[in-house]
Amino acid sequence: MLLRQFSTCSKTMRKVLPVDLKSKTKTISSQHWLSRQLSDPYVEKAKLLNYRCRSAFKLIEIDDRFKILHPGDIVIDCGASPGSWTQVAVKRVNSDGLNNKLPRGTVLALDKQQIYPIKGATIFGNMDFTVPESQKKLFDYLNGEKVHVVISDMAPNATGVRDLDTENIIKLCYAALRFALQISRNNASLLVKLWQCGELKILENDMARYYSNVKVVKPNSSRSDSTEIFLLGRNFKGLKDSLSTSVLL
Ligand SMILES: C[S@@+](CC[C@H](N)C(=O)[O-])C[C@H]1O[C@@H](n2cnc3c(N)ncnc32)[C@H](O)[C@@H]1O
Repeated sequence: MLLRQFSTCSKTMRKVLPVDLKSKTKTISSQHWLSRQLSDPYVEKAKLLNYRCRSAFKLIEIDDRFKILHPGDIVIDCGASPGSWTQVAVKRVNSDGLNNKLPRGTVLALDKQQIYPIKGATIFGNMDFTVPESQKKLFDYLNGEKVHVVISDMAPNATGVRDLDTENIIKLCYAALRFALQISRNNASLLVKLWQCGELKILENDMARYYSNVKVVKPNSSRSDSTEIFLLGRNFKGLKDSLSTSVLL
């Protein structure tokens, strides 16, 4: 019980705890993290398959089910560090490794943190996606070419204040949506990560104005005790065929 209480203790709650309790909290939550890592089959599988983290399996599951990544596609991965989604995207848009005869895809990976190089991907590290100049760099790189898929696993640093954290992740989702509307070709897909919250339905409705098919997805590899959820929009209608674009753009 004690373990449970401390392991769920947020950073904010820790701030008000006395010093000896703070270090106890830290120790217990590190122990909890460690035992969860050790018993997590996806952590082991990620190591075996050389993925940088277990998140890879979330994209793998979503793509196995909805087929959003195809050989030859141009993909933008927002919030890509350490890079497991980028690894998956590179494999899938180049089919088998990088050596076969199917068309070669393009994967642009960006993050406000550093991203260690990934063969087959173009890296934009230390780049805050919400800054207009960052997005301009991606537009410039593509030189007018429109993309097939935008994926965003971006998540803000948790403050421990639930409403603030929600507001921050929703802002990132809308930044990804606005960007996707401008850079996507017709029939493109957009995948964004957020947390279960009141704004989920609003975002889903906003996406449905631009994508013919919008689904809420919770892959099995997303921890069941996490409120993390994904919204997948498929079949981008193009801006001309969408309703009231001015609200978002
Ligand atoms: C859950 S991690 C992504 C994991 C990644 N999909 C993978 O599979 O390796 C979330 C990432 O979002 C990034 N992020 C958060 N806000 C961002 C922003 N404004 N611009 C760029 N990246 C951001 C964080 O730096 C962090 O690396």
